[in-house]
Amino acid sequence: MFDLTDPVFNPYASEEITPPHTREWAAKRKLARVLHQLNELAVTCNASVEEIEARTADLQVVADSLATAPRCLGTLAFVKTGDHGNYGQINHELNAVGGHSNPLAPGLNIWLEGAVAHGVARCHHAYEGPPGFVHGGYVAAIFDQFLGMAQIAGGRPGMTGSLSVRYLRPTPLDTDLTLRAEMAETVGRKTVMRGEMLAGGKVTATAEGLFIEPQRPLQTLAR
Ligand SMILES: CCCCCCCCCCCCCCCC(=O)SCCNC(=O)CCNC(=O)[C@H](O)C(C)(C)COP(=O)(O)OP(=O)(O)OC[C@H]1O[C@@H](n2cnc3c(N)ncnc32)[C@H](O)[C@@H]1OP(=O)(O)O
Repeated sequence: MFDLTDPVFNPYASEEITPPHTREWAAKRKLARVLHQLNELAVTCNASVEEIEARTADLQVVADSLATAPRCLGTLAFVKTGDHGNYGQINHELNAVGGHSNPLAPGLNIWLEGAVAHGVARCHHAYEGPPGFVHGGYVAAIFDQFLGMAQIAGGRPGMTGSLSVRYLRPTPLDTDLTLRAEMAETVGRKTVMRGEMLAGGKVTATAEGLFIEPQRPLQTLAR
């Protein structure tokens, strides 16, 4: 069972973003921040073609250099080395939606207070769908991750079986989005979570997710 009160195992115990637990993750968070900024600049900058070509060549040198280093393909590969932390810590860094060391992650901070999950997300212009607003697929991805973490408090964490999002009004870019979720129902291996997303105090979307504990418990991933 996950010990949700253990800040070492559970990096989601506090509203504060848990600091990186090693120098490696501190360095990777810095790398991710630069790349996250570059993602935004790639879709917003209006520099000259010459400037863009020159900077792209610079970046290619950096990418080619990093590509020569050893690699771990996926969170479990990092867990297995024994040198990078436990699964909870590594997921906290690498997760596709909320990972602090993942430049693709829009920026989602989650904390759990008992059975209630809280969160703050913020999407820059690389996540644009309708003009000026967040792409609906990213709204769904944020809910998937957010409800998925919230259901851990139920003690039988599962994978998303289904996710339904109701888009009530467009979700703005570059705005703090607050999230809240609670368990609605749990029957055997199935847990239903419900949550909402707000911008400026107004609900922009609600979601319901069904999470199913697989035959082989997810907890075994953490060991
Ligand atoms: C604290 C720090 C620690 C960190 C540590 C974190 C650890 C963990 C956190 C996880 C946080 C995840 C946050 C991201 C969430 C994703 O993004 S997960 C990725 C997206 N989801 C997937 O890829 C899931 C793919 N599907 C599967 O693997 C399997 O179909 C499932 C969902 C595990 C179910 O497989 P199964 O266990 O073999 O299920 P099965 O026995 O056939 O059915 C069980 C029951 O569920 C029903 N069911 C099965 N599938 C479905 C479905 N899709 N829809 C509706 N009902 C279904 C069945 O009808 C059955 O119902 P009953 O007959 O019991 O009434």
